[in-house]
Amino acid sequence: MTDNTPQFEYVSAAKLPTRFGEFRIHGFVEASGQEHVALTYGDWQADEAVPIRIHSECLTGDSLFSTRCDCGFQLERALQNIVEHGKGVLLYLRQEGRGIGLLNKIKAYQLQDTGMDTVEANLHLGFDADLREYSICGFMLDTLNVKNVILMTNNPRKAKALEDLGVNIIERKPIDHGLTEQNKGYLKTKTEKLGHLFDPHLLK
Ligand SMILES: Nc1nc2c(ncn2[C@@H]2O[C@H](COP(=O)(O)OP(=O)(O)OP(=O)(O)O)[C@@H](O)[C@H]2O)c(=O)[nH]1
Ligand SMILES: [Zn+2]
Repeated sequence: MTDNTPQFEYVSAAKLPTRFGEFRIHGFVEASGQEHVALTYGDWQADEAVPIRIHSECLTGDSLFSTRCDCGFQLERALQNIVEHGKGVLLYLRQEGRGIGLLNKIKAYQLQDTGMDTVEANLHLGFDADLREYSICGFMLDTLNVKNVILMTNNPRKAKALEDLGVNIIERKPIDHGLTEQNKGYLKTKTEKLGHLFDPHLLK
């Protein structure tokens, strides 16, 4: 017997007024039950290059104002950029802690408090450095009629994952916003060990 459950499903959309402007929020779900959202702003033609941000959930940075990482700053800047550009998409993926989950991220933070870096902490807990998976992005962008993108990221793995899904990256825009004294070491590790393209001058 074959399983006919769709891998991904588009559920519903609604208005989402924000501090930056009025977006629409679109709900998606994976067959596993994992939920994700997309925020869209403005309109576009199917062949147009649309600015997008793919953002992995970071409860501490995105919602609790943490300065241990740059997530909250990047999220805010991405939404501002989209509004300034007049159109764009945020894919907000619920893969907290680079895919290890919130409570494991707190364990990883505890290990970082004792001297490990962000990669060493993941490995110490028995996880790969980055467990994220982007396959739903192809479905989300297809649903939202986006084929060509201007991708806001410093992470080449995200760009590669999108290309593998058949999305055309017309341009990559760095989003090196949110450097703090507390996250400098974390960003340096991401640059040295995870291949992030963060401007090295900023990390001196
Ligand atoms: N395991 C782990 N995850 C972390 C840590 N600090 C932040 N994160 C997670 O790292 C992820 C960062 O996601 P993004 O901002 O989308 O992506 P990125 O890989 O930094 O790439 P950019 O697009 O350049 O921002 C989020 O899921 C955070 O929860 C940490 O110390 N350990
Ligand atoms: Zn974060």
